[in-house]
Amino acid sequence: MEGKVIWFFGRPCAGKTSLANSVKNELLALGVKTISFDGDELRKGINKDLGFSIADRQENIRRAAELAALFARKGYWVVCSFVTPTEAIREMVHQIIGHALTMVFVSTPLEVCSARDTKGHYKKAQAGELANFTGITSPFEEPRNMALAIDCGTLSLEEATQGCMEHLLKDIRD
Ligand SMILES: Nc1ncnc2c1ncn2[C@@H]1O[C@H](COP(=O)(O)OS(=O)(=O)O)[C@@H](OP(=O)(O)O)[C@H]1O
Ligand SMILES: Nc1ncnc2c1ncn2[C@@H]1O[C@H](COP(=O)(O)OP(=O)(O)O)[C@@H](O)[C@H]1O
Repeated sequence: MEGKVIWFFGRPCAGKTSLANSVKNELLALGVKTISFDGDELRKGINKDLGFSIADRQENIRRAAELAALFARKGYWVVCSFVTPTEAIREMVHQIIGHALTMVFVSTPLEVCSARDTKGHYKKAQAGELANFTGITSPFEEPRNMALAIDCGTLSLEEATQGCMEHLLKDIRD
């Protein structure tokens, strides 16, 4: 049976990794064969030759989407978390993965992400010390026509996970 790809995208510090891990754990608990890929993780190995220009982000996401599609064809549910900053890059993800794809926009606003700043990147970018940082010195395009957007600035991790799971399980029933 063909698997699925659930692709979380949003600004740095939006809560993508936390939500992806939580959804992965729910799926595993339901007995679904699940695997996850995260931007930070892939950039340490398979994508370590890439930086943060738009061209490098596009190549980063192309490789990630091809990997995800491959695993989905082998029956896995693949949970992905990447910034995926532009509509053109998101469209490429659709082209590569096709109907197995569910996109989830983690819509936590810039002010909340910037206040979280877990790695100090926002502070550096705002001080002019970090070029090409998403939302400050590199674009983050708000998506149009999102079926599923989850604000992890106002929802708890448990509420956000619940919202995702309801959507995914409804998808399976329909
Ligand atoms: N310049 C710049 N811009 C954006 N992000 C940066 C940058 N430099 C380092 N980082 C860290 O890299 C993580 C995002 O990597 P991604 O592979 O998800 O990005 S992308 O989809 O290719 O745009 C992102 O991690 P998350 O916070 O988990 O999103 C950042 O911590
Ligand atoms: N729903 C939430 N409510 C409150 N804080 C959250 C929530 N989701 C994530 N966080 C916190 O926000 C920070 C960034 O989360 P993370 O999952 O690393 O985001 P991203 O992968 O988008 O950079 C972490 O400190 C995390 O604990």
